[in-house]
Amino acid sequence: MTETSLPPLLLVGCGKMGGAMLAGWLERGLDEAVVVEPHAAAVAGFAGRVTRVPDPASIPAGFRPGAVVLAIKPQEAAATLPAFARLAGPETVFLSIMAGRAIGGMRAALGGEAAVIRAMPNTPAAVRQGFTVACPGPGVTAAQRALADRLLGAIGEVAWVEEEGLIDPVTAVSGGGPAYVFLLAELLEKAAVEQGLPADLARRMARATVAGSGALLAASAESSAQLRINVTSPKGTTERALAVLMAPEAWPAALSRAIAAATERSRELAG
Ligand SMILES: NC(=O)C1=CN([C@@H]2O[C@H](COP(=O)(O)OP(=O)(O)OC[C@H]3O[C@@H](n4cnc5c(N)ncnc54)[C@H](O)[C@@H]3O)[C@@H](O)[C@H]2O)C=CC1
Ligand SMILES: O=C(O)[C@@H]1CCC=N1
Repeated sequence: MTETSLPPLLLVGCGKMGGAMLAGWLERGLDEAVVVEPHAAAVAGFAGRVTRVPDPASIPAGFRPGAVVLAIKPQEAAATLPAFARLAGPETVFLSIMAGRAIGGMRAALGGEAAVIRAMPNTPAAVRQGFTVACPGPGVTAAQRALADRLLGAIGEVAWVEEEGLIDPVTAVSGGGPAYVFLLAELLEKAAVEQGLPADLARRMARATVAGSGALLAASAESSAQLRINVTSPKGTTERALAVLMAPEAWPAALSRAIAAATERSRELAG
């Protein structure tokens, strides 16, 4: 394995997020993956490129993954994790993307000594434009951390925190963030139709406006506030719209409440 190649992976759960990461890793040249996924349909899009097994007992004997990516629902962790304890060892790091599941509980379920990294990615990983924040658990070696960094870096940007509690607000902001942006596209489309635009034009406009603004944000050195100001002509149309959206009780308060609620839910999921 070279410095930049990806290690053999075991993906546990190939749903929306596990599938998005797998798509990004395959695009980046991952050449060996076993996927534990009870629903064959979830892996249909990756046929011929990965090996699917329905349960941990069916993992090919001798398969030694560099990383085991835990992408099942948090509520399934307690029942599912103990079957993977036999894979724990210096050659293997567990990378959990489950919202709320704490490192201590996962280590206990994996036999007590497993190297566990808790990470929070987001679905733009499917097009290798994700953002993941990761936190290493006790006993994670520099090599295991470097391997996780390489894996996560293959599907977007990566940041590391040493304090596990920070993953809860990260989950609220960047983990769920794409949903808020997609909601904006939905609402923009609906409002366009309300103003008399044809439905297909409204849909194209809303998608292209959100996608184009994201691309400009990514490419620009200017702050997001300055990019907003650049659109807002004095006494013009945008100013009228922003007076509605930026009223203290409107978007500023709603988004603060939304992020606080999601952060709290992430803490609750820790059990
Ligand atoms: N959807 C998202 O945008 C994000 C999700 N996450 C986390 O990723 C995890 C998965 O979320 P989603 O992909 O949205 O859910 P999902 O429901 O789409 O995927 C879960 C998958 O796990 C499979 N599964 C169920 N039991 C299993 C078992 N015992 N062994 C192996 N596979 C099993 C299911 O068939 C399903 O395909 C959750 O813990 C969530 O908190 C994290 C960041 C973002
Ligand atoms: O909604 C959830 O619980 C997961 C975590 C962040 C995005 N999806």
